[in-house]
Amino acid sequence: MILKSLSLINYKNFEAINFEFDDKINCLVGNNGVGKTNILDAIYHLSFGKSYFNPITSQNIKHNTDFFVVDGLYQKDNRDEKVIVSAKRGQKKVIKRNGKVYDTFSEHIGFLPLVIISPADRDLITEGSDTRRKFIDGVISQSDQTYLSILLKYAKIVSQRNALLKYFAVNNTFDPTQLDIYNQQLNEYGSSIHKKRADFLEIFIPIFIDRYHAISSGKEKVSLTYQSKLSDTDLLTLLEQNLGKDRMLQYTSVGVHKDDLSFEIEGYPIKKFGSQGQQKSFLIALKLAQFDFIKKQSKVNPILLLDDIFDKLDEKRVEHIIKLVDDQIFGQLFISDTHADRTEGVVKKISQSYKIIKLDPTITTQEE
Ligand SMILES: Nc1ncnc2c1ncn2[C@@H]1O[C@H](COP(=O)(O)OP(=O)(O)OP(=O)(O)O)[C@@H](O)[C@H]1O
Repeated sequence: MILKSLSLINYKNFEAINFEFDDKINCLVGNNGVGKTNILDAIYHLSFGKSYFNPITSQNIKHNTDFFVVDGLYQKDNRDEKVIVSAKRGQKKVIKRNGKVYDTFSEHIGFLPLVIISPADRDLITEGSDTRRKFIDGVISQSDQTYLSILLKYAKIVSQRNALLKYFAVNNTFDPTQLDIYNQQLNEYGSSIHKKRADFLEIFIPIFIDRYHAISSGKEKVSLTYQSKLSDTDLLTLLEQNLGKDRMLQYTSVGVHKDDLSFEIEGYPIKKFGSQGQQKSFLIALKLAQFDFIKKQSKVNPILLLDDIFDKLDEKRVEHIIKLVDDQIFGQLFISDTHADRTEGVVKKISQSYKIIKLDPTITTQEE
């Protein structure tokens, strides 16, 4: 699968701009703030219908304008596929494929497989469990069409159950039969989500460990484990056990919406005990394992976006990654860096074609 061209209208700092891409390696180079990451994010938008960096749609529209359009032309299975994401202030975002509007975004997820490696990934280590749940959910939904809709149904029941708990508390009343309907539904969807996450991690963890050792020079032992109360007890029992607590808190305190992943090095949390380099290797290994997994499941070579590539990797590791393109492990690659020479120095060493796209503030406001 290849992104052949991209055009942006009023997307972040770009007013109107077109890009033609190389089938293999595309290097976006230019000074800080010129819009390199915004271009990668536009490509991310085409795959996921949202920004990787800023979930608030209106903030992705260029200041003082009313709408944005991100338009990509792909070649997939020898067919041209035109995907357009557009948003107008105050209205719902629209995704179209070959002129047809999708009824739901989840139908589109997985159609254009993509993996992004960015400095923002550090949130996976530093932030709360929701960031790590989003990561695994994102990977699974790219290869399992039903997963996202089950997750959405589960989330809806949790919020309905929370509203009921609040109602009971405010009105000083209680009706276990009403709660029981929600418990049954949560149990059904929650068990399915738990199983899909556990099955996914069983395949994913060994790939991750292999990737970590391939990119890090150290021999340290790293681990990634799934933490879910549902691994030991079914959700119905857990909901019953936590009923008193939930009534007091007025929300559902147990379920797959509380699952987490623990990241450890030599048995200790990497957040506290991993060096900067070990943390970066850990994150890259996670993303490369994501790439391997999606490629295997979808049988399509995902697009790989490497944002600010030298932030995470020294030149030797960048070479290691770029070489994977040479070995046909990767398909199309988009790299952003501030230094044209440094990037070109690495990519010209391999036998694949590449394109250096130089950005400067003047081309953000004109047709190329
Ligand atoms: N909604 C918006 N409207 C206009 N400009 C925006 C909007 N959102 C972001 N920008 C601008 O986009 C620019 C940042 O672009 P981006 O993050 O892509 O830069 P970059 O080239 O990747 O920089 P760096 O090398 O520092 O990572 C900033 O100048 C910012 O003000």
